[in-house]
Amino acid sequence: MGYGKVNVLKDLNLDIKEQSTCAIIGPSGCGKSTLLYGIAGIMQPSSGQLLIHDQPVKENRKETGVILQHYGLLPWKTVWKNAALGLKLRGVPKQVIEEKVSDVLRKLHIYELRDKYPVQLSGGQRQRVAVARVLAIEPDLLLMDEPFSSLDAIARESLQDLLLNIFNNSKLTIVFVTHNIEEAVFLGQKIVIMDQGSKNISHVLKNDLFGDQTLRNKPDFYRLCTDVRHSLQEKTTSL
Ligand SMILES: Nc1ncnc2c1ncn2[C@@H]1O[C@H](COP(=O)(O)OP(=O)(O)OP(=O)(O)O)[C@@H](O)[C@H]1O
Repeated sequence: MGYGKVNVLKDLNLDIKEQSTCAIIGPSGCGKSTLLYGIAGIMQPSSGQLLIHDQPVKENRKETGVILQHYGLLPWKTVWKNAALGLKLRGVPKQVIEEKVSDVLRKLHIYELRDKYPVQLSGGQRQRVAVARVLAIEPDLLLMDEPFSSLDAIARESLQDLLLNIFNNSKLTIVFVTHNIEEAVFLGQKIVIMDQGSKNISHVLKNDLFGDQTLRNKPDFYRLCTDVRHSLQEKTTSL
């Protein structure tokens, strides 16, 4: 998969289990977003196949929810209207939209912000609106490209907690790209480490610690972070 004649990913083989989470981490420019675009159906592989439920991925798969790097909120629409957008585009009846949007805004603790515009919100609140918009469509697959990268450490951890909570309470598969090792270890049941040189995956770690809301307070968490760091450094220093 790549751009024009330039291949960014080559001979890549990855299996993601339904109702699991998968973190994709690697150096800048190694092709993490490209892989996510492929899973979203935004880009097509030049050879090989990308399958969801054994079907080739299509761009308009309506059960896939995508949050790209800059949230994609419409500045001229309120929180409510932004959150309702995905449902509206799918032609969902007004009454159902009312119910689903209220429900998801409450779940994400932003119901009281429903009449505000994106410019009036903090980064963390904006990100919650982006998450609300995607969750409102009840996706079976949630794809996120560096979802919390612009947030400070506290807001980031609070959204990570929220996402873990959402995952634990819904039948959802989550695949996300991150630069942050702690985020990959806290939220990734599978941690995929990509490498620029080979245009491929260098390591896949199974995260047995996944799912524990108190994980950040435990030494094992930092041990796994160190393992991920070593795997990343191994490739960088061998270049
Ligand atoms: N539209 C494009 N046209 C041509 N090349 C592109 C395009 N988008 C990305 N690339 C190239 O493809 C490679 C992979 O890009 P990609 O955005 O997937 O990397 P990434 O790992 O997500 O990077 P980052 O961590 O910096 O976001 C890079 O070398 C990049 O320059």
